[in-house]
Amino acid sequence: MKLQLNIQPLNTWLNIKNEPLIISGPCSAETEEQLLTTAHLLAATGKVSVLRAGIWKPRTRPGEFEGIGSIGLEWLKRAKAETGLPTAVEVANAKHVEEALAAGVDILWIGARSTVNPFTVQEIADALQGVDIPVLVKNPINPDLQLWAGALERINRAGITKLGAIHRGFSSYEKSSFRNEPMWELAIQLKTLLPDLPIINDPSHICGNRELIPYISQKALDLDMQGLMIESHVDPSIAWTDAKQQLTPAALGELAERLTVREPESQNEAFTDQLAELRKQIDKIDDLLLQKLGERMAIVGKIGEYKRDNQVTILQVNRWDAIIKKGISFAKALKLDLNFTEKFLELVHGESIRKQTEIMNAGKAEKGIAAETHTEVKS
Ligand SMILES: C=C(O[C@@H]1C=C(C(=O)O)C=C[C@H]1O)C(=O)O
Repeated sequence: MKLQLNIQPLNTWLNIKNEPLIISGPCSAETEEQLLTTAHLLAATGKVSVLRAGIWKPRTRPGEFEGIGSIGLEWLKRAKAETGLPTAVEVANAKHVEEALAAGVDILWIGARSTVNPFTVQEIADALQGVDIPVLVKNPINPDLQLWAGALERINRAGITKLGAIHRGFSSYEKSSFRNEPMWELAIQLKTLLPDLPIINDPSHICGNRELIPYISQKALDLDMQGLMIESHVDPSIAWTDAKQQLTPAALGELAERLTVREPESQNEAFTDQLAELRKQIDKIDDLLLQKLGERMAIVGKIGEYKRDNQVTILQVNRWDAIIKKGISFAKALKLDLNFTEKFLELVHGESIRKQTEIMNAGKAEKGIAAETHTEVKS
C-alpha cells in the first residue's frame, strides 16, 4: 500500500552544499562560545549544509541537564548570521514551535520520544498550521511503521510539504553493540510506503559511540538515504550530553570526505545491460524457488491429512531438528549465511505448521472444537 502525501523534493527546499547532505552540530547547545566555535569549524569543513543544536532536551531521568532553553535560540541566530548555515532544532510542543519560529529557525525536527505520542504530534501539527517550514520526523522509539507514517501524515495535513523522515534506530531490551537497533527494514518499508519522502539517517543515535558511525553512515547512503544527521562538538570529551557519540568538526569533515555517494541508477549502457541480464537470472531462480515452495507445501498438506486421519500431532520436533541440522550443514557448504538459513527454514516450518493446523481445524470445526477459528497474527 502507498500513502498519498503531498511532499516537495528535498533539493527544492534545501541547498545541499556537498554530497552527501550533512546536518551537524552539538547534541545540546551548552554555551554561546561552544555553539559558535563548533558552528565555525563545521562551516570551514565545507561539508555541512545545516547546523543543528538541541535547545530543549528530553532526558530519561529528572535532574539532568534538560537543555539551555530559549537563550540558545539567540546563539543559533548568531551562528547562522556568522556562518551562513541554516539552522535546525528539535521541537516537542507548541511553545517550542512558536519560539523556534520567532527566532527564525529554518528547519524543525520531531524527536523519537515525541513521535510515539499522537497527542504531541498533533499539538505540534496544530502549531504549524499555515506555516511554511521544513519538518523532519524521527522514527518513534518502538519499531512501529504505522506510528512513524501517522506522524508524517499529521504534519503533512497541517500543510507542511517540505517534509522528511529521520531514521535514528529503535530502542531494544536486548544488549547490542548499538545504542538503538538500526532495523533497516523499517526505513526500507517507509521508503516503499512513501517513495517521494526524503529519509535522513542519524548514525549518532543508532551507534551511541563514535567508532561505529562511519560504518552506519556508509550503509545508510548505500541504502539510498538522502543524507546524514551527525552530532558534533568542539570538544566531545567535555560535552554535557551524549559525549561518547559526538565527533569533532575535523573528524566529521574527514568522515564526509571518506564516504562514497552512490546513485540509485547508472547511465552506463554496459552496466545496465549486464544488470538486466543478471536480474533475468534472478527472476528465473525466484520462480523456481516459489514453484518448489508450492510443491513442498502441497506435500505438507498431504502429511497434514494423514496426521489428522491417524491422530498424530502436527509438530514433530525430532524430524524438525534433523531438517535444521541437515540444512545448516548444507548451507555451510554453499557458503550461505547460517543465521539467514536458519531464519528461512524457521519461516518455512512456521508455514507448514499453519497449513496443517488449518487442515486439522477443518476436521475439528465439524465437531465444534476448533482450536483456533481465527487467523493467527503473523509478524
Ligand atoms: C511436515 C511435517 O510436519 C511438521 C513440519 C515439518 C516440515 O515442514 O518439514 C517437519 C516436522 C513437523 O514439525 C512432518 O511431520 O513431516
